[in-house]
Amino acid sequence: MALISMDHVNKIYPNSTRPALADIDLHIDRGDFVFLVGASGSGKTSLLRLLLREEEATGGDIRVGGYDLRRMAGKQVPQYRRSIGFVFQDYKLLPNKTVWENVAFALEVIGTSRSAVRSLVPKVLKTVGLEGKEKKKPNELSGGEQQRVTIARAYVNHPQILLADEPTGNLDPTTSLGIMEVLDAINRTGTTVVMATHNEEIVNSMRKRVVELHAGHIVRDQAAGVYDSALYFPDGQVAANAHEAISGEATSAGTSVGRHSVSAEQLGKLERVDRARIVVDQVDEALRSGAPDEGIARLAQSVHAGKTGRYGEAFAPLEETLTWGTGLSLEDMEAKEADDDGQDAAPDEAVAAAGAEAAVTTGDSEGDTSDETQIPDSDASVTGTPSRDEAEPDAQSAEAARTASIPRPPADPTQAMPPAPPKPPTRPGPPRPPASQPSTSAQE
Ligand SMILES: Nc1ncnc2c1ncn2[C@@H]1O[C@H](COP(=O)(O)OP(=O)(O)OP(=O)(O)O)[C@@H](O)[C@H]1O
Repeated sequence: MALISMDHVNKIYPNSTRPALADIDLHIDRGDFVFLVGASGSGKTSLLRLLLREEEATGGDIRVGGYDLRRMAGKQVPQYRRSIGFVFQDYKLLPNKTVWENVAFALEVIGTSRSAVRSLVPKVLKTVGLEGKEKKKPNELSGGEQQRVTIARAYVNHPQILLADEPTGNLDPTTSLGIMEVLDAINRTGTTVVMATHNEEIVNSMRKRVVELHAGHIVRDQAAGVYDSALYFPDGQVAANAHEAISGEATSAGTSVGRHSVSAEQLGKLERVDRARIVVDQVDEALRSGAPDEGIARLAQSVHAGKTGRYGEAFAPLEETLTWGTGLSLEDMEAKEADDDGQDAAPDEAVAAAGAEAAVTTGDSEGDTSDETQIPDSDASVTGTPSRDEAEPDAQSAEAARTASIPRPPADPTQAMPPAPPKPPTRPGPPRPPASQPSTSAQE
């Protein structure tokens, strides 16, 4: 049975004649990742608010997990909502609490012991890349960092379902990539994710299920879908893209989280806090293990089209894309290579002039430039996209240290993404899927 079932659901707001949602039939299985797309006012937020039981349907049935939302007593609602993680734009962080306190609060309201809070909060903050920011208040954080706190807060309890309304709204593409990495990793632990978005690049890269709303109706429900609807936005290119996406190799949404997978039965027997701890570890591992995830790799490639990774020549193994977005533009790389060549040339001249001592210098210089942790900040800060190095020196150095500690696999040409083509001036089609990689359905 589907985890989320909506049958013939209508929603008409008071003082409104036109339904915001009309005859919605939607069934979402455990572990699914669903994008809700559609023009402004099409009903995406309304649908999410019905699922959160923030609004009540005017007609139809909504069942989420074991709950029948239409028959739920008011006093049950808070408990129900605690089983759902949500990242909504108007659910702001508590402004007078620090990052740590905001996340801890989500645990405290469900009665988690102080010692469990003390052990869980740093883990979840590390997972979302916020180490070193624990004592900051929300107004001292960038938009992307605030969004990461919101996500940390939303999943620290291991919700079965995570609802996200435009979680990348107002964020630059590279920061959005970081947010998507976390949401995707959460999904790979078995959490069902339903995300409303206007972000075409994310939807086209991730190739998850796409449900499109139009004037309150579901007009498309597409597995491994794309952003555009050929039906409602007829355009030859869009139709071709959709056709390519549908006929292309659809990939499974989930991959197992590997070594630390825990069966649903095992999870069920554990205390809530222990479950949360395991899931936080799973998300952490999913983010750091480099387990192949084509959607995120494609998104990283798309976001960095025309750029090379911070640590490598082109986006290839997944762990090298986990940079919270910083990339070097091709121009920067060329300039850097020219610089390196210049450094190479100078000692050559010196060799001619002064003998073998300079040859040693040449070798050292090359060694330095190939060391991923040695790229000076100034290189990354001239990327042409908003640099996180300027805004988040702490996070960047933590990231560099973390990445440096990840053992890097030997170069494997079968896993490498091809170098990103330059972005076409017109609307890009969905990138072709890379060679299929092993994946299994997420289990909970
Ligand atoms: N609280 C409300 N009271 C009355 N009408 C509302 C309310 N909330 C939403 N609506 C209306 O319901 C329709 C759907 O709105 P909704 O916010 O769900 O759309 P959306 O697809 O999420 O839009 P956007 O992409 O701009 O966020 C719109 O016509 C909107 O004006």
